[in-house]
Amino acid sequence: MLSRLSPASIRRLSSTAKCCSDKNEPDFSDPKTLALHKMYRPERITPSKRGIDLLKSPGLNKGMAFSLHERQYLGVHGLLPPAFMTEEQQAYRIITKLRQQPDNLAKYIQLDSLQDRNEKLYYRVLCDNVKELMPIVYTPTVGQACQHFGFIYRNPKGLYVTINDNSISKIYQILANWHTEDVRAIVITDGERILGLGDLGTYGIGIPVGKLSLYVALAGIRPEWCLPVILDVGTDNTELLNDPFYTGLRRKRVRGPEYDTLVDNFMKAATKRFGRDTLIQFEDFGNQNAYRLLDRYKGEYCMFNDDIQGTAAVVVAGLLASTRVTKKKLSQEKIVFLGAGGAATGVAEMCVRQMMDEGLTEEEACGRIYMVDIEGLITTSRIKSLGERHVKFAKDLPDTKNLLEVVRTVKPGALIGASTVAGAFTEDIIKEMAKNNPRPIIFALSNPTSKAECTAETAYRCTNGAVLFASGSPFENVELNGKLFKPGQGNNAYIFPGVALGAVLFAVKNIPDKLFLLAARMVAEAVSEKSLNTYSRVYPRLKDIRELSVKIAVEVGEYCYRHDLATLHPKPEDMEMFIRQNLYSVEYDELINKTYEWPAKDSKHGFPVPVLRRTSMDEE
Ligand SMILES: NC(=O)C1=CN([C@@H]2O[C@H](COP(=O)(O)OP(=O)(O)OC[C@H]3O[C@@H](n4cnc5c(N)ncnc54)[C@H](OP(=O)(O)O)[C@@H]3O)[C@@H](O)[C@H]2O)C=CC1
Ligand SMILES: CC(=O)C(=O)O
Ligand SMILES: [Mg+2]
Repeated sequence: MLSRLSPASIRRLSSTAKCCSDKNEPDFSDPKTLALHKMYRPERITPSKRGIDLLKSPGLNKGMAFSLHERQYLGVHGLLPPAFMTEEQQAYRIITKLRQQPDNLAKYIQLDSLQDRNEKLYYRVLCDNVKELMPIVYTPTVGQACQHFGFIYRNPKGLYVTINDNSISKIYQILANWHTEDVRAIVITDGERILGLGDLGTYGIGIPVGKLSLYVALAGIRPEWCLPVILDVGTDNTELLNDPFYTGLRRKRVRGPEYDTLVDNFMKAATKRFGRDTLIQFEDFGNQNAYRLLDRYKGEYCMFNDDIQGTAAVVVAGLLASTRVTKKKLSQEKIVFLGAGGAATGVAEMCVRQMMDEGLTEEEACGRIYMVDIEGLITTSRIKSLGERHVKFAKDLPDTKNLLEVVRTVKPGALIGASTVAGAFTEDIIKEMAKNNPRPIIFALSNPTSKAECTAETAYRCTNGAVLFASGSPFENVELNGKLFKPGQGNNAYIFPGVALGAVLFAVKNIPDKLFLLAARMVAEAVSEKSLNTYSRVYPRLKDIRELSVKIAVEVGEYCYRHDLATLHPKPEDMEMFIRQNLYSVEYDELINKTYEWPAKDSKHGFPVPVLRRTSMDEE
């Protein structure tokens, strides 16, 4: 266990201990105590920063919410306007200003600079307005922000590791330059497939930043534990190579052994620096690397590929919820996928697992799944050119690139798009789906909105409201024949925050595929009857994700303890309470006058809980 902590963490933990009361002080020579302390240390004790440095520290700054006592004690008195504001007032001021912005990109920029200035307030505003602001910090606006990144870049929010840094020691040094030592979750991309927008090189850094904002807002993971990383191996996007504001290396993408060594070196350096249990989420890697890297690392590291596994889980969740309306099991449906990349293949494979759990053989389950890629339907005549993952889905049918023809021949109950081809689900195709099914299932998963295979409005109109529709990016509600439809957002954001919360809190060794299937079932169960029957929405409300994440994290923890994958010991007696006690709070911390009182080791929940106690210096 001790080896999971970096030398820096151990040093810091020991020094934290010294500045605290020595009453009941834990025995840091015991590795388990040390690990528990890592988990339970108080968020902040009196900060080392003062004055203007404090105001420029986003993790500590409260702006005009600093009390008079804090202002005086921390050397910011006179540096701020003399009035005081509560956090609520500040949040109101921010959201009011945001709503006055002329467009979504302007809102993104305003929120981005708030995050640079005052992290708590940023998350407060985001958590209070999840439905309104998720489309800004996440898809679709984050895609637009990545495309314009050269113009809107202000402050670094993550680390850049380039192909020129290709050794463990150089990468370790870069990681050591990051301002926090206790990193527990990394989201990494190489920028090759940013949403459905293609190769955006280092402009893709917006994606790890956005995903990690959702770690905090949707799962309560502490922001100081989160690190966004971009691997810069060049870009094949000639427009970017000619863009005077491009922020990355001006060279074609490196591929092959040199690329693989960089990723290997990163994995080794990151786990050496931050601990073996550091979670590493792979995001928006290109088709030729996504599965390959997942297969290589999933048994060895605490990692997952969100586009493959997170997407698989959220789509299976939507399909399972839909079965409550169609009254058919998933194993009774035929499913056509447009797109056969990481996302579609991940979903197809998880559908097979679910169908097998429902009693089909693998062959029977694969037989119910039809995949269409850029070359058309995956058929037996193409077997020689297919990757091993696709062979099992090849059908003995005539070759065709015509999706309408595929839908006419197969008569699927579900049509799922992860192709990046906007409008590929034409009105004819949607009507054909409605002809064959009383309640057709149509998921247009491609992001951002401009890449969706069809709009919500087209789907409802062409099926006369019968469709069970979901999309990767949000669509407005649709009113048809006096009925209100609320399309669900079939996005991996229902899955990755909860899985990540469980992985970091229980310090898991690796994340088996089965966990994603369990998460899918939990999301499906969380869809209310009202959602399904009144609004035809096959996902829970976005504002329910935070609660869902806690439940998913409990499941992750229970599974990992059962399979000896959790390294936090002893196992907390009350898993849910343990998780809730470790959630990030969007309320400002008191920055002064806290001393640390060590609790009795045999406290009620089987682990020490820090108690923050006021001192005589407190103002009332
Ligand atoms: N809603 C969500 O939660 C998620 C949505 N997505 C979205 O899904 C999309 C795809 O992602 P991902 O699978 O990772 O990307 P990939 O690049 O791995 O796959 C894209 C797939 O689409 C196929 N394709 C491209 N053009 C056509 C066409 N004209 N006709 C048929 N098929 C075509 C490609 O075919 P070929 O293999 O022959 O090149 C490939 O199989 C993106 O827009 C992404 O944003 C991804 C993850 C999560
Ligand atoms: C949602 C997501 O992960 C994607 O579109 O890539
Ligand atoms: Mg993605």
